[in-house]
Amino acid sequence: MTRPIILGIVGDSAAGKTTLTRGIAQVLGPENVTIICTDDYHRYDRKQRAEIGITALHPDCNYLDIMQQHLSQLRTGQPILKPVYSHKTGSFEPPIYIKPNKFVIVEGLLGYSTRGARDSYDVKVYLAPPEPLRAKWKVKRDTQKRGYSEEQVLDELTKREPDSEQFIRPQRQWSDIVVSFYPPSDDMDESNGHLNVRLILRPTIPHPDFTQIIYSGDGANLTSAIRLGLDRDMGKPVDVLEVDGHATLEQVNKLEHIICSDMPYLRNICDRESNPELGKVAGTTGETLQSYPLALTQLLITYHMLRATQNHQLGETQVVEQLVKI
Ligand SMILES: Nc1ncnc2c1ncn2[C@@H]1O[C@H](COP(=O)(O)OP(=O)(O)OP(=O)(O)O)[C@@H](O)[C@H]1O
Ligand SMILES: O=C(CO)[C@H](O)[C@H](O)COP(=O)(O)O
Repeated sequence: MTRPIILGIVGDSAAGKTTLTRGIAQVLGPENVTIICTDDYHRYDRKQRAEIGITALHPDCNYLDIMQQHLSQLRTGQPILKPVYSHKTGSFEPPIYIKPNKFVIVEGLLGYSTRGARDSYDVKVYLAPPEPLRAKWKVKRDTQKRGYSEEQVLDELTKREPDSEQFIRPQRQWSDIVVSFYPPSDDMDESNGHLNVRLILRPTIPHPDFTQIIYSGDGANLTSAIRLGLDRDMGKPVDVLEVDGHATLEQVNKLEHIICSDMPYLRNICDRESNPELGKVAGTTGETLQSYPLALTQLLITYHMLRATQNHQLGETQVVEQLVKI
């Protein structure tokens, strides 16, 4: 029996989880995707958190056991009755019935904090923008969308820092891909369309073979707008792929070709003329974001979702073949 393929997107508040989730859902086809935001599993509403003096980042502030139960149910294709937390009002609303589609994207603060939850994902992504950029994004989003003043957001960020350090950032170690959008060093005051991306690729899942870009004759790898290298992340060896916001269409096309060539469904998506939406996505404050680094990130993650689908289907076929033999 087929089951949904589950993608995790974890990171601190305003790290860009919802924005990336929307972009990937667009590529996979919104009708094929169920999106779960784990903020809905908060144990206390905004007023209660303030009274108790606990932040939303603390595991005790969330029903992680129920979140984990729901993840297991979704993984086997079963429906869930999901709680609903409204960021508009800071309180809970009636739960909703959710039946998973072909793909499920689970995005939130503490998605990898328990072993059981981690075991539920097929692909795990962690978002890690530089802290000053995240703070800037959080101030803008929370003042425009969640009814906070700038002062309140900055105060909240300070209060949350110990929990960010203790509970959120360590989850990076469990991810297959760490995504960091960052402003070019000579332009800290970034303009949204021109952020670079640094993709840390762990060998926990097989990535497309990007080594060909080093030998593609684009000039020295270090000075190119697209760079591939080896590094360590949290003590473990990783590949690092960096794409600058000012990379040309020709340079980006080469990378996209590597990602798309062995995935038939992706080939149609990679064709920019028939898919002008690639790399374009609505941020949570209503602005339209479009960038090649974002497009590549969306494509790479989609590639892994489709690969996981293929692997799962192959596994199912093998099980059926074994049963037929018996
Ligand atoms: N790749 C990006 N490029 C430019 N701006 C971005 C990007 N990702 C996010 N942002 C900006 O950051 C804001 C916050 O992002 P988003 O709402 O996606 O974060 P989040 O991780 O889902 O936050 P939370 O967990 O608090 O709900 C967006 O409204 C957008 O303005
Ligand atoms: O860290 C967050 C993730 O979105 C939020 O601040 C948390 O979910 C609480 O929401 P709100 O601030 O709207 O009460």
